[in-house]
Amino acid sequence: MLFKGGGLPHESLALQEKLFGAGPDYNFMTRIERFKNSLVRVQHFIRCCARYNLHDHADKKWFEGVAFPNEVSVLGPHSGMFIPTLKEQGSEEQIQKWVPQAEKHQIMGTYIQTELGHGTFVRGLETTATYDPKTEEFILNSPTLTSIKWWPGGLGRTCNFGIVMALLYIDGKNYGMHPFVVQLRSLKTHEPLPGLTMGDIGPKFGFDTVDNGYLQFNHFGIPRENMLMKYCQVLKNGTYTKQTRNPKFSYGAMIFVRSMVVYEVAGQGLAKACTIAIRYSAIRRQSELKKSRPEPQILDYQTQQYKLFPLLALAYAVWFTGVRMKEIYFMVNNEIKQGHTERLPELHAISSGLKAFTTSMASWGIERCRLACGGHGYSAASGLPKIYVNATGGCTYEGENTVMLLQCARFLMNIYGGVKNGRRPSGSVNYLGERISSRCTLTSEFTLKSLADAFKHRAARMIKEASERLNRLQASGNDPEDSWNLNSVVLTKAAEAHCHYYMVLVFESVVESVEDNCVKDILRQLCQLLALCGIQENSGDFIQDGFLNNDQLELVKQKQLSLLSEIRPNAVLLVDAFEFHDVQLGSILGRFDGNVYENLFKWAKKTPLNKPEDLIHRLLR
Ligand SMILES: CCCCCCCCCCCCCCCCCCCCC/C=C/C(=O)SCCNC(=O)CCNC(=O)[C@H](O)C(C)(C)COP(=O)(O)OP(=O)(O)OC[C@H]1O[C@@H](n2cnc3c(N)ncnc32)[C@H](O)[C@@H]1OP(=O)(O)O
Ligand SMILES: Cc1cc2nc3c(=O)[nH]c(=O)nc-3n(C[C@H](O)[C@H](O)[C@H](O)COP(=O)(O)OP(=O)(O)OC[C@H]3O[C@@H](n4cnc5c(N)ncnc54)[C@H](O)[C@@H]3O)c2cc1C
Repeated sequence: MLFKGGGLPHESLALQEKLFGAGPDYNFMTRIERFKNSLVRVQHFIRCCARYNLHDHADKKWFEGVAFPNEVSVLGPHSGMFIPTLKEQGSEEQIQKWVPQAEKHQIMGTYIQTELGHGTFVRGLETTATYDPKTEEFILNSPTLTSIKWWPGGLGRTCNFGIVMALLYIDGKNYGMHPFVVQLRSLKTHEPLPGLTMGDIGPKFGFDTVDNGYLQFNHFGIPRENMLMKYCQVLKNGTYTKQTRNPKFSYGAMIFVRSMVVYEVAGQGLAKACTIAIRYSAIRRQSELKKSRPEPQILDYQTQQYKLFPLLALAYAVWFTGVRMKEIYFMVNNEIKQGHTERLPELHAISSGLKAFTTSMASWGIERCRLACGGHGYSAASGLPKIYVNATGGCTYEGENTVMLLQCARFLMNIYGGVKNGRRPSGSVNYLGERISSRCTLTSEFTLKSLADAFKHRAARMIKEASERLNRLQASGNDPEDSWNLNSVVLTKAAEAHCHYYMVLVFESVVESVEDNCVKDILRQLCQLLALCGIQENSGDFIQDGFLNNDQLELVKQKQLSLLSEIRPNAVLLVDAFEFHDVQLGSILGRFDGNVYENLFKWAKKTPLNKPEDLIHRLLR
C-alpha cells in the first residue's frame, strides 16, 4: 500500500456503477457527445455522493478517478477552485451562505479570471467592479474587447455561479483585483442573466468534456455583500477597509490548484502512460534478438528499457513529490490561517516551480511513452492521446510554465541575496546557506546521498551564477527590469535545477523511510536511475565548473545501463503497483489481462466509420 492510502473502497464502489464502469467509448464520440456524456456522469456522480455519503474531498477524488478517467469534468473548476476560493476568501457569513449550496451542487460555480487579452499578467486585467453607494451594488463591466473573460471551465454552458476577479473602483480610485461572487444564470431557466453575454469558446486541443467559456459584462449589478470579504471589506457608504494582510492572499486559489496539479495531473498522467507502455512492451514481440529463437518481448531490448525505465523512475519521483507538495500546502495554509504568513513566499515559489517542472516533464514523458508503443501508440485505442492532451494542459493553465519558473527564480534570487547579506535560509532553500563542497563524492557505489548532493551542488551553483549575472547586467548599465529579461533563460534553468534537486531529495527520503528491505532495494534502484539520467541529460551543468569529470561521467553511463537490466524483472510489477484499474487507464494496449490484439480487433470493428449506412459509403459506392 505504498500509494493508495484509503482509496480502494471508494474505487470499488465507483466501479460497481454501470454508468462509470462500462459507458460508451469516448474515442467514438463527437465533441458534443463527449460533453453531454460527461454531464450525465456528473449528475450520476452527484447522486452517488448523496447515496454513499461522500463528503470528504479526498474520498470524492477516488470516486472521480473512475467516473471521469483522464479528463476534467465541470466538477474540476467547481470543487477545485470555486469552493476553495469561497472558503478561503469569504467571511464566515458568506461561507455559510454559499458553501453548503455549492457542496450539495445546488449551485455550480467556476473561477473567472483570465481575459481575452491577459492571462499571465493578472495586474493587467481590465474587468471593473465599480461600487455605487446609492444602490449598494458593484457594477461589473467589460470596458474593452480584450477585457472579455475567456477560458474559465464550465462557464460556457454549465455554471450558474462564478467567482469573478475584477478591479475594484470606489469613487474613481482603483483598489486592485478582488474576488466577487456572481450569479450568471437563472436557477429556474438556466438562461444567462440580462447584462451578460456568454458562451463556449470552441474546440480545443483537449478538454472536450469541459465547456471553457467567455463572458462579457454590460454594467451588471451585484449586491455589495457579493465581494468576498474575509480580508477586505467595502462598507455600505463605500469605505474600504482591510486587515493587515499580504495583498497576494487574493491569489490563493492559484496556489492551491498549482499545489494539487503536481500529483493529480503530472503524477497520475505519467504513471498511467508508463503503465500502458510498459505492460504493452511486455506483450508485444518483434524482430529477433537471436537467430531462430522466438521473437523477444520488446521490453527486452535495451533501447526500449532506456526509453521507458527512466520515465518509470520519473513517474515514481513525481508521484512522491506531488504527495509531499500537498502536505506542504496544507501545512503552510494552516499556518497562514493562524496568522503566520512567513512561509507564503516559499509556498508560492515551490508550488509554482514544481507545477511547471513536473507538468513539463510529464508532458514530455507521456509523449515518449506513446512513441515507445510504435504504431499502436498512435491509435486512440492506446489511451495515450487522451492522457496527453489532458496532462499537457497543465503546462499552461494555472500559470504558464515559463512564467511559473520565473516566479520561482524570483524567490531564489531574493533568498540568495539575503544569504549574501547574512540571513539564514530555511525550508526548501536551506541548502543555499550551506557551504557547498566543490568536490564531487560520487563513486561507483552511487549512494542516494551522494547523488542528491550532486544535484544540490548543481542547483546552488546555478542559482549563484544567475544572481551574479543579474548583478553584472545591472552594473553594466541595464535597469533592473531589462537585466531580469536579459537573464531570464539562465533564471529559468536555475529554477529547474532547484526543482530537480527537490524531487531527487523527496525520492531519497521516501526510499530511506521504507522498512521492507526488498521494496527499499527496488525503489533505491529507481531513485538511482532517476538521478543518473538527470546527470547525464544535463551533464553540461555538472561538468561546467569541474564538479564531475569525464571518468565519473563514464561511471554514470555504466551504472545507468546496468540498472536497466536490474529493473527489468520488476518493471511490470512496478507499474502494477500504481493499481490503476482498466477503466482508469482507458487503454487497450495497457489492459491488465494483456489481451491486446483480440481487443484491438474488436474495437476497430466498432468504429463509426465502419457503419454501413454511413454517408461515406454512399459517396464511395
Ligand atoms: C492529502 C489530502 C488530500 C486532499 C484532497 C485534495 C483535494 C483536491 C481537490 C481538487 C484538486 C484539483 C486539482 C486538479 C486540477 C485539475 C483541474 C484543472 C482545471 C483547470 C483550471 C484552470 C484554472 C486557471 O487557469 S485559473 C487562472 C490562473 N491564472 C494564473 O495562474 C495567472 C498567472 N499569473 C500570476 O499568477 C501572476 O500574475 C504572476 C505571479 C505571474 C505575477 O503577478 P504580479 O502581481 O505581477 O506579481 P509580481 O509583480 O511578479 O510579484 C510581486 C510579488 O508577489 C509575489 N507573488 C506573486 N504571486 C504570488 C502568489 N500567488 N502568492 C504569494 N506571492 C505571490 C511575487 O513572488 C513577488 O514577491 P516579491 O519578489 O517578494 O516582491
Ligand atoms: C485548459 C485550460 C483551462 C483553463 N481554465 C481556466 C479557468 O478555469 N479560469 C481562468 O480564469 N483561466 C483558465 N485558463 C486560462 C489560463 O490560466 C491561462 O491561459 C494561463 O494563465 C496562461 O496565460 P496566457 O494565456 O495569457 O498566456 P500568455 O501569457 O499569453 O503566454 C504566451 C507566451 O508568452 C510568454 N510570457 C508571458 N508573460 C511572460 C513573462 N512575464 N515573462 C516571460 N514570458 C512570458 C509565456 O511564457 C508563453 O510562452 C485555462 C487555460 C487552459 C489552457
